[in-house]
Amino acid sequence: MSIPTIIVEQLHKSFGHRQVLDEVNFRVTSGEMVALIGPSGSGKSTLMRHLVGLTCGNRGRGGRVELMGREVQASGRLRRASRGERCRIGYIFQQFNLVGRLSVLSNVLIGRLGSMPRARALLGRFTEQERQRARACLARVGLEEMTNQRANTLSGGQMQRVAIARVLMQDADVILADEPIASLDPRSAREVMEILSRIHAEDGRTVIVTLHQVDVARRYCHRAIALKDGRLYFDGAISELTDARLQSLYENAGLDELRAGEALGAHASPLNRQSDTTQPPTTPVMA
Ligand SMILES: Nc1ncnc2c1ncn2[C@@H]1O[C@H](COP(=O)(O)OP(=O)(O)OP(=O)(O)O)[C@@H](O)[C@H]1O
Repeated sequence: MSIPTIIVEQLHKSFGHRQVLDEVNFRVTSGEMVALIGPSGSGKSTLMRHLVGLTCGNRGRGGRVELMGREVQASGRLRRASRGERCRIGYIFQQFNLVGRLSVLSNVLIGRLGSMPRARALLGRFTEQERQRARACLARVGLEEMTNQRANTLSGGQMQRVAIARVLMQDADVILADEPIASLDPRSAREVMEILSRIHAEDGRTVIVTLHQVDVARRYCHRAIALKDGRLYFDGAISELTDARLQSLYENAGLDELRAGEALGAHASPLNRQSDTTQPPTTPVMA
């Protein structure tokens, strides 16, 4: 039986009078790669922030989020996570969140801070073994030649690859990538998606990635969760996401949002690549 890595139940969130998440329910199984899609303002980033406990759902609505067996929040109250628990979740931001004045290698080593002894972490003393591992993580994202370069001299695509190496260094079981390609040119975007897809396939890590480009979601993810006006509009195998459903999902959005992914160009589809850890759902849920 597949064990859910992420459980979201009855999640509601309002900012003032504006309801941003409305009764959101879904489960993600260990080793899935899921695209979180939906028009701008539909609540994708807000939902991602709830998964890691950066934002809390409304009180008194009974909403609940569980990650790898640990309750992150329930009924609008956050549960405090231990350092070890926090390390198991890696977050990738649209704007990379690197320390610009530090070297590429130091930025990757930061991924280790949460799981090393506190005294050593405070002093930033890394062992040779940890440095070697950081270099190996950089090699996986194709940046082994850039270890000593300052992070603020990198291109956007390279910065995002360093951010992925940092998550690898952290050894996170679950990777939440919030619009990781939104600021990148098509080539860099393709490289970043290829790397995320490879990490998912080779390591069996669970990946949730928010995307504006439906074509990219189709190419790299087996399952899509779509939000529309804060409600779960679709949850199912990406092959079930027909053009008619997409049109209805994006009915008030610009065509650009739908078509932007085409700019990434055609190449071998990871949708055809079978990962034995991936179990897309068979029955889509439609709102
Ligand atoms: N801290 C906040 N305070 C008030 N409103 C907020 C806050 N965070 C998000 N919102 C609002 O919640 C709605 C959903 O925002 P969110 O960023 O989750 O959408 P999104 O689907 O990720 O959009 P985009 O694709 O454009 O990033 C928006 O209307 C946004 O203005």
